[in-house]
Amino acid sequence: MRAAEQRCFGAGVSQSELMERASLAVAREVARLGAGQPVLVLAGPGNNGGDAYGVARFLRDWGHDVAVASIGRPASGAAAENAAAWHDEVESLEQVSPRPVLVDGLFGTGMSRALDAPVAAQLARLVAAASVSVAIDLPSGIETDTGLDLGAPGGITATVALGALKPAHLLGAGLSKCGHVLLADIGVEAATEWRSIARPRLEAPGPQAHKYGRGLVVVVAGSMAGASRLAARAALHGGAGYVILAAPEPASGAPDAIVHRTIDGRDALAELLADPRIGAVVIGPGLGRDEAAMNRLEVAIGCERDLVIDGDALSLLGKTAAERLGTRKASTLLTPHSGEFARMFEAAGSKIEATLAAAKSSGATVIHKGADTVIASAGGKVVVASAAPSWLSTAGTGDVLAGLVAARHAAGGSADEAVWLHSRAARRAGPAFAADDLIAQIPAAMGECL
Ligand SMILES: NC(=O)C1=CN([C@@H]2O[C@H](COP(=O)(O)OP(=O)(O)OC[C@H]3O[C@@H](n4cnc5c(N)ncnc54)[C@H](O)[C@@H]3O)[C@@H](O)[C@H]2O)[C@@H](O)CC1
Ligand SMILES: Nc1ncnc2c1ncn2[C@@H]1O[C@H](COP(=O)(O)OP(=O)(O)O)[C@@H](O)[C@H]1O
Ligand SMILES: [K+]
Repeated sequence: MRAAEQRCFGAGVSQSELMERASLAVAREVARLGAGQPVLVLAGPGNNGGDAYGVARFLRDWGHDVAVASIGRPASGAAAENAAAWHDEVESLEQVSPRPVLVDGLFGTGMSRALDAPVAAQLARLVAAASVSVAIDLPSGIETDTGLDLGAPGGITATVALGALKPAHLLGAGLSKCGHVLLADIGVEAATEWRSIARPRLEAPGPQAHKYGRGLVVVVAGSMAGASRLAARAALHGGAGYVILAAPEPASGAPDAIVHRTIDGRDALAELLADPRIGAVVIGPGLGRDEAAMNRLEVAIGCERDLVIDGDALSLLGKTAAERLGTRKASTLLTPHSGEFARMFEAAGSKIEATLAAAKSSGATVIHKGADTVIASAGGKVVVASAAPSWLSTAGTGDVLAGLVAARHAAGGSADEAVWLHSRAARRAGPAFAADDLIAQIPAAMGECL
């Protein structure tokens, strides 16, 4: 955003013009959401405060009842001009009384340390007492690049992101503390390869489609049969044309469409995985962590097929992941939750930066799961899938994702598609679903993308 802002200045737009656009965009939303009730605008010492004085001015000019309270007055630049242009009273933050509509313009992207405790407490009180609260750019107390909570209040109704979403609108505590995120176009073009997820477009199979062309997925099972069955069933309902469940012991189980193969030993698995028709192999769900599991993982890593690595297989790889996967010629997709991620990679910086670094070091596409799932490719592409239903926090939903990732990949699609479908299926499944119910919703979620 800072670079984009500089380009904007370079093109002849002044700082005060940009701030005026920001103030106007926020004031419009406050007028809309506040519906004529008395407004309290909180203004901080930087440009976020500068925006806030502008918001107060617009609202007052439009006839609203507006009070302003501040901590520290902006010292220079457009923010100071906006503060000077507010001729009415400015109360102190400590002493101001709550009003039904609150505008938080204390701190935005300049948050560099935790809010002082009395400031955080008073802000929380004012937000709690208001019926509508709108944050300018970010709630005060959320770190822009990480979404880390530096003392932000809960219960903000809406956040007006200025110019572009920042990572904190999608990651970490920012996810719940921003409330509804509204994006305001202020004429700043932020050039970035980072995207938030969108509904994918899928194609129904064409008239020439056949089962192998639709995608052949092999799921390598281990000691916990249920997990690999979930992955296999998810692959089938995620659009794969053919699904083989390769298990160490003779197995069966619904649906009958899954082809069961008994694989006992390295050679048998290597032979199965030599089939060039295979579009993706899944290993990890229910694999176990014993010697037999390690043997299977080694065969899978050594094969020339595209590979989805999940669960136990990620833990078996641990810190050797980057080194062992870096030499693979076929594609690798990793689906760690944050615990598995920490076992494999350094978790430095924001979730986006850490995931991107992991993808670059391993050459894999890394799908770093959670309420804020980050998908990064070795080539530098980042997609953030935010606000998945929290009912997903139940055993087996990760196995379902692994199967879905394999199915979409084998069909020539992307990991983004799989993550979107997973989240959408969860939304359709409603509250307190089991992983099995999630699978049942995948076809309908796909139907929304046709
Ligand atoms: N990037 C853009 O394109 C635009 C940005 N604008 C606004 O500018 C904001 C960023 O402004 P600034 O960079 O001035 O930053 P802020 O206004 O967020 O913060 C200002 C100051 O607060 C201090 N500070 C940080 N954490 C603190 C803490 N915990 N306690 C006390 N003081 C603390 C900092 O040292 C900094 O000087 C954006 O969020 C947005 O609201 C808009 O005015 C217009 C366009
Ligand atoms: N609180 C949450 N909110 C949204 N999604 C979640 C939450 N907790 C977990 N998930 C999602 O649920 C899935 C859980 O995967 P994982 O932890 O591997 O489970 P398992 O190994 O039991 O299958 C992931 O897709 C993850 O993103
Ligand atoms: K703010």
